[in-house]
Amino acid sequence: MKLIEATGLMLRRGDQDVLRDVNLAIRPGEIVTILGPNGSGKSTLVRALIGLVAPRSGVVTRRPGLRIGYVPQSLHIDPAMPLMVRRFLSLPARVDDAAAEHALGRTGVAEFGSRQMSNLSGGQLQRVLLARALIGGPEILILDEPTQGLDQPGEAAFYRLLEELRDETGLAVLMVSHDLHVVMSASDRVICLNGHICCEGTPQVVSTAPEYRALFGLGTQGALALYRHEHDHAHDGGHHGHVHGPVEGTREKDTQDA
Ligand SMILES: Nc1ncnc2c1ncn2[C@@H]1O[C@H](COP(=O)(O)OP(=O)(O)OP(=O)(O)O)[C@@H](O)[C@H]1O
Repeated sequence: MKLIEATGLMLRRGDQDVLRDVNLAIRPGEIVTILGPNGSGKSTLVRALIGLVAPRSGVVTRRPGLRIGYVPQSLHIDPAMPLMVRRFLSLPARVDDAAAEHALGRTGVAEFGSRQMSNLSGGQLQRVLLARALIGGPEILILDEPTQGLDQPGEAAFYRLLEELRDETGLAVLMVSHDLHVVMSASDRVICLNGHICCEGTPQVVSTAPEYRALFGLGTQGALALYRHEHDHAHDGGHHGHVHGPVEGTREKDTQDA
């Protein structure tokens, strides 16, 4: 049984093809991570799966009535606008106290209800956003770079929490990340995206795949590989042994060694 499935997804933003021929499916209880360099289309793919952007062609199928909990990449809260955590949980739909307390407790921020959103640290904010996404009992959690800005222990703790939630409730988790180390260990399946799916499989399989190494290679070559993605594999379109330039609009960034 598939919760969400994308078939032959093509998507344009502005004047560029951001996603080409993307096929994927998410099943109950899976933890799936989409990895890829800046501008590779990760957020766009997630937004298409949720239905926030329409594909140019291809189909996204969500199981009818599917309950999705979405944690966005970032949330800017104007410090001039006071907003308590408890009130934030009731936006846009009112949430009763028991559900709010349960969700905050489950994500380790039980005592944060009366704190101001704009005063939270990055890790605390992520836990509050996760609490909000858990309200309503989602069957799938979709998180766009949920641990951006967290240190590695904070990141590892966040992924452990996601695993616990999956084990307790059987929900599926689909997340986007740049981080290679923690994500690889916390995922059942990893999808490497660079406009198209370059490779996918268990972390063990993907970490040894030439396509993964080309994207996130070893040592200083890794940084370069993010911008010169050498293909030695075939896709359905039959491309062989050619070199992709960076996805248009890609920004330079520091990258970690794989
Ligand atoms: N609303 C938009 N209008 C035009 N182009 C867009 C829009 N949103 C995204 N893009 C472009 O689509 C490409 C993919 O962007 P996307 O945000 O999906 O990448 P990403 O892999 O999530 O990147 P990052 O790791 O930097 O968050 C980029 O080149 C970006 O400039």
